[in-house]
Amino acid sequence: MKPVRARNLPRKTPSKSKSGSKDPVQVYCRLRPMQNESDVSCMTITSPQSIRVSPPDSSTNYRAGTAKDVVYSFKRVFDDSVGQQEVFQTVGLPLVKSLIDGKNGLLFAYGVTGSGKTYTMNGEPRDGGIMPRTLDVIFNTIADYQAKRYTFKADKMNGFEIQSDVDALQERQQDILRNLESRPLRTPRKNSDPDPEVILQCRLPDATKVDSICADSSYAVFVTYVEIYNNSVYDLLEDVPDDMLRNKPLQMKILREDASKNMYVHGVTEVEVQSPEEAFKAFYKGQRKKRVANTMLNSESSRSHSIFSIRLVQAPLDYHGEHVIQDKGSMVISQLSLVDLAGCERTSRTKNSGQRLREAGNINNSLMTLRSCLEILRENQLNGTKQIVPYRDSKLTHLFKSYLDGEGEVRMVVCANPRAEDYDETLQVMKFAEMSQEVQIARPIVPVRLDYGLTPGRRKANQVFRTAVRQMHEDGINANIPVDVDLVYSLSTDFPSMDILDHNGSKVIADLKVFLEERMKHRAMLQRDLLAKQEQIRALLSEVERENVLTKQESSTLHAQLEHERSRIQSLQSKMGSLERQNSSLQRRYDEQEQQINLLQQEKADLEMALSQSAIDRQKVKHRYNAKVQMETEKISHELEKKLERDRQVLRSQLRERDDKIRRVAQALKESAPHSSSSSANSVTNVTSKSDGGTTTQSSSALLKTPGADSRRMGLALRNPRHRRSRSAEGAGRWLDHCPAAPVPLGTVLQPNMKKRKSVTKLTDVKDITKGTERYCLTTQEQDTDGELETRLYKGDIVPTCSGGAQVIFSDVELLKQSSPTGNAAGPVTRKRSAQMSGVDIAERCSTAVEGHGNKRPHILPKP
Ligand SMILES: Nc1ncnc2c1ncn2[C@@H]1O[C@H](COP(=O)(O)OP(=O)(O)OP(=O)(O)O)[C@@H](O)[C@H]1O
Repeated sequence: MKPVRARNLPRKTPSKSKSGSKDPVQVYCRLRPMQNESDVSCMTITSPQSIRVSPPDSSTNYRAGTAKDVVYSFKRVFDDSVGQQEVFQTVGLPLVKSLIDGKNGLLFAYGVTGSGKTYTMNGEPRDGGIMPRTLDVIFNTIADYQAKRYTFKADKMNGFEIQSDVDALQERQQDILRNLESRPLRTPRKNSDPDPEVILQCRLPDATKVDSICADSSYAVFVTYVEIYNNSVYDLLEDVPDDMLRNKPLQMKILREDASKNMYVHGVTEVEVQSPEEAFKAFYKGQRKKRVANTMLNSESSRSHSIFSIRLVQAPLDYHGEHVIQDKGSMVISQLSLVDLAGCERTSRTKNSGQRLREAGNINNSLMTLRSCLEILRENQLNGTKQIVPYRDSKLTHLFKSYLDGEGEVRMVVCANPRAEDYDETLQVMKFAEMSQEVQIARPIVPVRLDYGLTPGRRKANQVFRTAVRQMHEDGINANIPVDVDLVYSLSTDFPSMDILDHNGSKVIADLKVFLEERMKHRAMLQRDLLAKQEQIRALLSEVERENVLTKQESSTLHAQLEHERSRIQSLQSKMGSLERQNSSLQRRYDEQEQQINLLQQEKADLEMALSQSAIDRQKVKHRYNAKVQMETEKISHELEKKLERDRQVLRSQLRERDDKIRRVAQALKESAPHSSSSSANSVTNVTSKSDGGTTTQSSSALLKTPGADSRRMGLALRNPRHRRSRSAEGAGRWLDHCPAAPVPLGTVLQPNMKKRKSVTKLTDVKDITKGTERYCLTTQEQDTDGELETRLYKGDIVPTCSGGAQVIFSDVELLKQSSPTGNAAGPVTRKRSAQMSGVDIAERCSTAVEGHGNKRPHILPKP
């Protein structure tokens, strides 16, 4: 598809200022720092605008005797301490502002070789000069308003065309394909050349931004980089294969004049850049081809004039605020050329020869031409003469003819090395620079932007609208909303072509008439629409006003409610305060009580511990006591048994003696008195018969009488009423008789005497011992070592305890026991009285009783 060519429109094309207002070339002077401490300076800054140059002894003037101090004045003089940022803000930034406003500008650095021109223009990676900062500011400013790549396309005639979106897209795709298919042609890098990637990584961008941007236009930036070497123009951005560049130098370019009488390099490569980095890459690509040489005065001396041009193309957006209006006439193109001139040098100092000498000659020639052009221009302007300005004598002046002779803002930075050795050249430079300030250049034309009757701010409105539609899409709302902005944003379509083709222009007039009638109708329609919209807005406003009144009423009601609520909150807060105080005092009391409880609990725990300790002690004492009692009991019983055994022995021997005596007495009686023997025999017989009959007779009762004088005399104790009851069981109080379930009947005279008693076989109920009983008797029956039945009565006092129980303190052990008068030899236990037992045996056996009395020591009662 062919690019859209703009039709001729009834518009003001940029032309020379009618008023003829001009501005002088603005010249700034910058001193570079001295290299060596031993260097002598020949320059002194006398004010921010003036500098004094004093001739050193070595200078030609001094030798010629014409030496005198000369003071030069400039727009501003920068001393060697002024940094790149300040130089840019003063010199470069106004040119960038003009560029964005659509005005042309030219800045060139001029000075002796090694005076800091390249440093001022390009700077260093971390401290950029005017050129990188210019690019930074441009892109900072147009960042949000950049046109898509290939929207504008250079037409090779120093102009631009606007491509349709489709064409631009197609070119972008082709571009991508080209990049994929072939490796970009790389220009070989010299060892001394810095790596652009490294420089880009370490560079510090300038953050300055210009405000005067038109938000409803799209912008595109194009750069060209050319050098003028030996009075020939070369395109430094031309794509040349590596090997070709080594064998064959760059092609020379010719200068041409476009339709607007602007000079341009024909066929120059103009690169569209969309970021400062892209622009730097292009610059460094060209920089590698730039002719630089090591000379006596500068290790990297520029052997050519280099011109880095930035063209800014801007065009308004359509009524939707989205696409560039496809009208070439609406474009505004502005250009800023940054020129790093080669340094002027005296061959006597540089000691150049051969190629370097030829280069130097060409450099000096072109600079001389620049000087003479400006001088003649100045003279023409001052004296009104019309001398021909020799622009064509040098490519440099020829290229800038459109600035010097046309319009634009021209500025110059004169770089100077203040050391005495440079004095002679510096003086020439200063003279020229000061003279240049008197050259007047036509003020740059303010570009006329076509009035399409479009609403300002439409790009923003469109962006907001699109964002809203996108958001609605995301929210699932059908966002097919037509954008009816025609009536709002546009008066009508473009004007018809006004090229007058016939002699009276009737066709044009007729077309224009139709167009204007249409436009008037359109305007009338717009006015009607406007009125309708005004009505709508009025109605809307009255509605809003009504709502406003209602809202105010509501607001006052809410205010009253709010006040009421506030007072309620205050009273509640005061109540809450008093409650909190009460609460805190209660809390204090509670804490105190809790402390007391803790103390009491502690005391209780101590007491309980003491109690349990004493219980343990009591238990121990009891155990010890019981063990001692047991031991004593065993000891005593052992002793008693031993004694009993001895007594038995004694008794047996006594019995034997007595039996012998009786036998002898009986024998004697038998022999001496048969009556007495028969009565005596009767008496024995009676006893026997009585025993057999089980009844007690009168005669036998005599034998069983209470021991009296007879029985004592005879040593018999058959029945002693004093021994019928155990005296130890006597006493006041009620007894608790704890006896076995089925006791063996004692059948003895020795029975415990318990008048009041309560008998139990098992102690299961504690009340048995705690209620109504004062004394306790435990009866046990077991066999002794001889197999005899042995009845033991353990007696004690019941003592109530503090815990509501009772304890028994044993105080008496009574042992009731029968033993056979014949001893163990008589056979197994025989508790039955033998019928054949004689009265003497009975008396002997019953005379022995064992009793246990107080002090827990049982003892044997002596035979009465
Ligand atoms: N203001 C400055 N501050 C620090 N260094 C500077 C300054 N001006 C120049 N220099 C240094 O001086 C040296 C020469 O500067 P530069 O190459 O810019 O000179 P030039 O005028 O471009 O020379 P030529 O005409 O030979 O190309 C460089 O190393 C540069 O870094």
